[in-house]
Amino acid sequence: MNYQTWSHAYEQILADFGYDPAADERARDRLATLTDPFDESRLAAMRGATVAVAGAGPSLTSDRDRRLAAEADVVVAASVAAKRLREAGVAVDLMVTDLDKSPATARTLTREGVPVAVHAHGDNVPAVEEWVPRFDDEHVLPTTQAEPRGPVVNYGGFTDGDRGAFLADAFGADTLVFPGWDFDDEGVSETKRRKLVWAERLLYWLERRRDDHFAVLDGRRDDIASM
Ligand SMILES: Nc1ncnc2c1ncn2[C@@H]1O[C@H](COP(=O)(O)OP(=O)(O)OP(=O)(O)O)[C@@H](O)[C@H]1O
Ligand SMILES: Nc1nc2c(c(=O)[nH]1)N=C(CO)CN2
Repeated sequence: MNYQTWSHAYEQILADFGYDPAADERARDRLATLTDPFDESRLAAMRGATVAVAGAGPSLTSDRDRRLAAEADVVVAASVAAKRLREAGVAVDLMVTDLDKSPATARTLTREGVPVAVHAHGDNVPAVEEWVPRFDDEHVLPTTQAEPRGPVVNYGGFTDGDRGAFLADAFGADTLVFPGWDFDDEGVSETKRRKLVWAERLLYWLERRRDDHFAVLDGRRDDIASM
């Protein structure tokens, strides 16, 4: 997805959460000083593949969802989902994170040669400055939700999980499956709940753009505000 298309959603997100776009841009520019361009050919395995985009909801511990991840061609794991899947013996091919949680897992992955899409935004610059220099830069894919610049790219998406889905789409994934997604999880904070509402809305947007069918949205579409 190009930035112009993404900005339609981004402007609504900025308005809803009251984020300052200039702060997102400053974060992007800081991340740019800490990273080099990522070799995108390394994600070629996604083309035509079944990609599991794992969320960190409670259902990720279920046999069904673990299997969904283990049986996919490629596993993209959002934040804590990367840690949980590794602990369960499921290999992760790409971690997507804003370093809010599990930054040590992200560091371990880069040091093992597994790519990590590190997202900079207006509210995580201290984490970016603390952790990115400790990663193996060759395996860091720097991302922003603002306009892309230098090595820092934007495939679309807001929360770690839906950014993983937009990324898989950008790299030509054929089928997307969603283990570990629990939109109605009552164990999350109010802010997280609002972020999950956006994640759902963005997945629905992506589904329609791809003319696809994401089973994770079954029974929910009528109640999702369209964009
Ligand atoms: N019930 C759920 N609780 C948490 N995350 C969920 C849930 N369902 C789906 N997800 C997806 O899993 C991702 C990873 O969640 P996690 O709690 O590890 O990360 P986070 O760092 O708080 O995420 P973010 O910074 O994107 O809000 C979320 O970004 C979201 O896209
Ligand atoms: N400015 C800003 N951007 C974000 C934030 C956030 O807290 N602040 N959280 C995100 C996912 O949790 C993604 N993007």
